[in-house]
Amino acid sequence: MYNIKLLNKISKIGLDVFDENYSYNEEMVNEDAILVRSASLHEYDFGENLKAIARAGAGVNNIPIDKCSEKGIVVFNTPGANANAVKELVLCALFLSSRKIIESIRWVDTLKDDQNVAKTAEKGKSNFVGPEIEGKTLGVIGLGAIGVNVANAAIKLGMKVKGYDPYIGVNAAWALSKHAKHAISLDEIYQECDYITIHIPSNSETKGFLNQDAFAQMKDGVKILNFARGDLVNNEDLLVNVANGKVGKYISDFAAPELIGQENIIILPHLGASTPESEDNCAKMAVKEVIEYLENGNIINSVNFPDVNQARISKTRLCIINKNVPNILANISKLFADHNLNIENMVNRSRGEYAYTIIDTNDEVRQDIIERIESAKGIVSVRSIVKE
Ligand SMILES: NC(=O)C1=CN([C@@H]2O[C@H](COP(=O)(O)OP(=O)(O)OC[C@H]3O[C@@H](n4cnc5c(N)ncnc54)[C@H](O)[C@@H]3O)[C@@H](O)[C@H]2O)C=CC1
Ligand SMILES: O=C(O)CCC(=O)C(=O)O
Repeated sequence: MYNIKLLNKISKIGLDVFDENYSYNEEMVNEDAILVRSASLHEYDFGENLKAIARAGAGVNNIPIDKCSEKGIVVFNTPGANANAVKELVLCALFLSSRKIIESIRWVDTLKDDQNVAKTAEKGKSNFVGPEIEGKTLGVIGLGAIGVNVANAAIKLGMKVKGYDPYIGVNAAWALSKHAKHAISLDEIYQECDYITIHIPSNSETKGFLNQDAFAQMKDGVKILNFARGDLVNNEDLLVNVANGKVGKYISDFAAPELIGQENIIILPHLGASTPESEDNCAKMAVKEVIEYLENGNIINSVNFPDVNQARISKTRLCIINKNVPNILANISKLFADHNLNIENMVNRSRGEYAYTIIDTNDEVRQDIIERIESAKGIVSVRSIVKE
């Protein structure tokens, strides 16, 4: 029986993927795995039994990744599972940033008691003129699952698109429309785009990514969309540039006290992934990742350990998390040989400071041998999964 702790509302369609071997709720203790959306785990007390955390979504800045790696906790996310939902809201934001839709709705609402409302509305509409997006240039910073979707959709709407991503993945590069232009520097995005949308992760290198230096280079009246994370933008610098008209409109999915109630700033309550389709997709993918890891030790879509996905070919599988240092495999193999244990299959992959090893054997691996591996230098954790 596996215990799963739920730290946010996770879609039932996803949870239904768990069979009778799984028990899950929000009060679970001694959990084998955690399913989480945006709840912060930075102050969370990780129990000894915790093996995996699955983020039903893309961004993992709510999870202390380094601490998890040190403890041998594998962290998963669900790449692309909510990208369409975010793309649709970004497209909505593009229109909101261009046409004075919200301002005009607010104004019409004030006309409730006007007996000549139709006439008054017609008369006042000239205050709410806003440009079309067709033919304008959109800069997309970050060409991952969401950025590529946004870029392709904007091209279909008749926009010119410039994309910037020095680390673009192969799949994203294949998926990106051939009509998107490759910006070789951020300067090109800042200086040439009428609209800029940012789709990169929040981490120590990207905090305050859009700051005074960036705003200073942008076109007057540029529209900026941020559906990635609030801290990618330096709000102090932003407010100065909204006040002086350099930034014509800022639309973000992330609330901050200083941004609320400001003219030309529209804040949504982190709604990007809040569609039934996206919530189901993310939850299903996260649950499948957890099941595959707990039952078979296979790692798919981890953000802190290498992906390793091996078919089960034997009764016993040892899953070993170790530091990425020399001699670990040699020592384990020697221990197996010393105890006359035959290795059917062995895979070792590394990622940064850590590595993951799967050993399949049809022999019984006694507890004392597991403990000897566990106590060896460089070993973080050892788990034996026996298939009946
Ligand atoms: N508003 C919402 O509800 C949601 C927000 N997000 C946010 O959007 C972000 C992006 O999501 P996905 O596209 O799914 O992630 P992704 O991992 O598919 O794409 C991120 C892209 O950013 C690029 N990148 C990283 N650092 C960069 C830099 N310094 N300059 C330019 N490009 C850089 C990467 O190469 C990658 O292609 C997430 O990290 C998350 O914070 C994601 C889903 C929902
Ligand atoms: O789960 C959510 O609603 C937030 C989604 C998100 O921000 C992400 O996937 O990075």
